[in-house]
Amino acid sequence: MTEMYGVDSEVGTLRTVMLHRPGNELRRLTPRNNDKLLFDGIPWVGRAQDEHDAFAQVLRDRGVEVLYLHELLIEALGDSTARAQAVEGAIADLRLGDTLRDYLAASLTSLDPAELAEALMAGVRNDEVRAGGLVTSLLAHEDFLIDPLPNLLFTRDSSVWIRDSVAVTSLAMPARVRETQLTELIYGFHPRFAGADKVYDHQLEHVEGGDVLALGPGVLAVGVGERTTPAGVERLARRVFAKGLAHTVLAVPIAQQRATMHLDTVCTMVDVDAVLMYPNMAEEMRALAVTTDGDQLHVAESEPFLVAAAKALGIDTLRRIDTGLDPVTAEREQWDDGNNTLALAPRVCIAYERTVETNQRLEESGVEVIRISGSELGSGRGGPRCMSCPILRDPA
Ligand SMILES: NC(=[NH2+])NCCC[C@H](N)C(=O)O
Repeated sequence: MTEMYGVDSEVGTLRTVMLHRPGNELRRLTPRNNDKLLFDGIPWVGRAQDEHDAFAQVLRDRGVEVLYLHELLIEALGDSTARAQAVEGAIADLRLGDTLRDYLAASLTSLDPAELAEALMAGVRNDEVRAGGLVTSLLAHEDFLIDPLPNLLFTRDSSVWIRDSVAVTSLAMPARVRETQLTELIYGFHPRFAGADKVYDHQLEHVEGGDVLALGPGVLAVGVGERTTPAGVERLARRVFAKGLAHTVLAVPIAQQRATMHLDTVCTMVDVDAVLMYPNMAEEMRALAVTTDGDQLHVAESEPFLVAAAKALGIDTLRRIDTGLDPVTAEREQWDDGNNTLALAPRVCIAYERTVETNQRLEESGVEVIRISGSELGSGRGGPRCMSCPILRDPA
């Protein structure tokens, strides 16, 4: 049987990827809620969709199968147990109270899979229901009873494949917590993933996919900071070791800032032995190598990241390519996701066109750069890597 899923590096030829085409959930963003919903601006939705379609087309043109999260979700919701689980998850919020919860349970249960998927993604606003009762009267018109999920766009974060097992992640920010209820439904109920092994779930300690880099077979680097907690990386290490999915997990502390919320905002792989890095942080980046004897976890002394990574991979050095040229350009291009490239194969990657200097540097280092426009997509602070969840890659 040909393989349907499996990812053991960042750079092996990409075969299948899951994307999410931005939809009505983005139309929920206003200047009053965008900060809470983790967007730095109010995107022009139609243009964001055009940009996203162009991104998907680049992938298809290179022979990559593109799966859409919303289509997988609708198909998964064809199962009645999945629908019941979806409704239960959506109305669990303690802000609702019994009257509203009962009302929403009944109305969501009456929806068909496509309508239910839409409610789960775009949310439900107080003025869109006629529930009656105390809570709905006291809430503002524009309050959400079910929050919209504009960050679904960043499919990298809500699940990650580690070899042939899938980790449904556990997102730290309140605005994103419910996303993994949806990926849990997809991997739990979609026939395509029926045989897939699950290595993590959304009720465990926080781990976000943007922090998880498969540096090479058996070696994961996991950013620890705003999103993946120390306890999260420890739990993930235990789980991947128990299943024999990795022999080393490098825990990489990263600065707690908006611009560097995930490890993939400061470093991504572009070849089996080359990494694109944010120079303003590269020198100070260190890693703790975690291994196991089959029973206990062993944690090594902290070392410079590139040294620890090369050791774990069993190679002499990891080549470093820097974002930008001078510190200011680097800072600007890092903010614009210059680091957040998606490798389609060794030395071939997709990047935003606006990160001009970084793209030039990649080309000078022998990496082919396929440029896409992201003026609207970028307002959510995520680039090509964040917007993609690789499901199948060839061994690098
Ligand atoms: N893997 C990533 N770098 N994802 C970027 C996620 C951006 C999103 N707005 C957030 O703040 O969560």
